[in-house]
Amino acid sequence: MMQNLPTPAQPLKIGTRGSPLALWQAHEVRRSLMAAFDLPEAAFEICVIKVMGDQILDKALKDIGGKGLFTREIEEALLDGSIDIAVHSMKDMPTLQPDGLILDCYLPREDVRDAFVSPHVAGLADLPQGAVVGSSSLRRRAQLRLKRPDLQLVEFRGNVQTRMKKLQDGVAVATFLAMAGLNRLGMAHMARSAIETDEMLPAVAQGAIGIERRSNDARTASLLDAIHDTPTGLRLNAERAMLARLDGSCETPIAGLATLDGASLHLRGEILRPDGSESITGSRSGPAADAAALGTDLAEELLSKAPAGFFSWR
Ligand SMILES: NCc1[nH]cc(CCC(=O)O)c1CC(=O)O
Repeated sequence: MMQNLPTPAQPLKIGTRGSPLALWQAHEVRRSLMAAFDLPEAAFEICVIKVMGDQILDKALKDIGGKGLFTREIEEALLDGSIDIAVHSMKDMPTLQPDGLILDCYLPREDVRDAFVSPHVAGLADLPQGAVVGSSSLRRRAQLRLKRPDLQLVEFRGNVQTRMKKLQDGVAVATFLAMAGLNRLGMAHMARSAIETDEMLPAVAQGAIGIERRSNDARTASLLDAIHDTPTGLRLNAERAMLARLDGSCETPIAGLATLDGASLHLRGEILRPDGSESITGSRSGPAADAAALGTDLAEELLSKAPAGFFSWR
C-alpha cells in the first residue's frame, strides 16, 4: 500500500528543538512511525534545530515579543527541505502556519492539567497568604491573580531542573508546569498535585504534540495519516478555532479546553485581563463534527461579553 517508505539510506528527517521535552516528543513521533510501518530506527533521523527562544533565558517571553520565537528556524528548515517533518508542542503553536506548511497531525493527547510544583506546599489551596509563586505564563499569572490576589508573582522561566533549583533556593515557594511535560520526562513526582481543570483551565492545546509538514509532500501526508489521533484532532480544532477568532497565541491570557463524549464535544473557554481583575468564561456543546464552528461561536460570545479595553493584545 504505502509507496516509498523511508529507509536507512533515505531517512525521514524529523526536525525539533533541542530541549529535553522537545527531544522526547521527536523520539515519540519516531517510535509511532516505526510501529505503524514496522520500520527500523535508522529509517528516521532526528535533526536538532536551534531556535531564538531557547537562547534567551533571562527575559520574560512577552518582553522579547515577536511571533514564532520557537518555530521560525524550524519552519524555514521544513520549507527549504532540510527536514521533512517538524514536531511541536501544540500549545506553543500560532493558529496560522506559513504558506506551504500544514499542521494537522496529532499524537494522542497527554494529561491536560497544570501541575502544582512545590517542595513544601501540597496544593494551590494550601498556599499561605502572601506567598511568593513563580510563573511567566500570562494565562497562569492572570488566573492566579484572579483566584488569589494576595499572592506575589515572580517571573520564572527555564527547564524543570532550573525551576526546581530556584524553588530550593527559596526564590518562590511554588511554580506551575504542564502535567504533560512532567509525565513525558518521567518527572511526574515533581508535581505535588495536579490542578483540576475547573480550578485552572489549561492553555489551548496543552498536552498535545503536533507534526507539521510541507503541503505539497503527499508521501509524508500519508505517513502521518497512520499515526494521527482523531479525537485529539477534534478537540484541538475546537480550541484552536476559538483561539484564532480571539487573535490569541501562547502569549495571551486565554484558556480553553474541549472534551469529547462519544460524538459530542464540550468546549470551555476563558479570557482574562492580564492583571487578573476580571475573567470572562463561556462554554459550548455540540456535535464533534462541528468542532471548529463551536470554537468560533464561543469566541464570538466571549468577545461580545468583553468591555472595551479588555483585550490589551487586540
Ligand atoms: N510554553 C512551554 C511549554 N510548551 C509545552 C509545555 C508542556 C507540554 C505540553 O503542554 O504539551 C510547556 C511547558 C509547561 O507549560 O510546563
